[in-house]
Amino acid sequence: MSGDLFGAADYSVNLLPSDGEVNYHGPIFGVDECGRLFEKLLAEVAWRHDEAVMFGKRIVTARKVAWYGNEGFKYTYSGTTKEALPWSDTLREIKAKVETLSGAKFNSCLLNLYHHGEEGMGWHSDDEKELARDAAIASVSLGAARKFCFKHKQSGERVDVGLENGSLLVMLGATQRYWLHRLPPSKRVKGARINLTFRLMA
Ligand SMILES: O=C(O)CCC(=O)C(=O)O
Ligand SMILES: [Fe+2]
Repeated sequence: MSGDLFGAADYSVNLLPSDGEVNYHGPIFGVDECGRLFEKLLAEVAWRHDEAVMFGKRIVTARKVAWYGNEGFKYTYSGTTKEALPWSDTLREIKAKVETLSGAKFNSCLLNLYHHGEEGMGWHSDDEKELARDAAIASVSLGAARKFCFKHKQSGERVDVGLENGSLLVMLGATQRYWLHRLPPSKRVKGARINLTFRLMA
């Protein structure tokens, strides 16, 4: 549970049975607010196609990404290095709300733009060496609702959750060490989705 006795209603439950904690808070922004934030981010963010090295080959993803942070943090994953851009007012506003609700502090944010349901993200955990060990990662979703999946690295146990427009999901503690996650592609989802993952660089 997060939130305080006298604050706005905010409930969350741990979705994982063991070896970590994933709290789904549901929508934290109203529908109109979601539309406003989606349009602002779509227009303002420095979206770029992502590059990754897979099996020794450089590939360019259909999904677009952007990386923001407190300082010019360098972040290396999948064989490419990115330097953080300074926060915009829109990102600061979202970050402040996420910090209040999660009770955690963040110094960087990776944004993903999925143009439609057929763009997704494969199994991975966010355990790069630049990230503070076991720090919270807060994921905000805007736009089309999508399914999000967890899989335990040893047992293969699966947990799925639907990520609604305007929702907040927080991954805590040992989650990245024991669980993989992915955003599966879906032919049924036609709309675009923006995802923001707030992180703490060590
Ligand atoms: O789009 C999502 O919900 C997941 C993004 C993700 O896992 C990541 O950026 O590491
Ligand atoms: Fe991730």
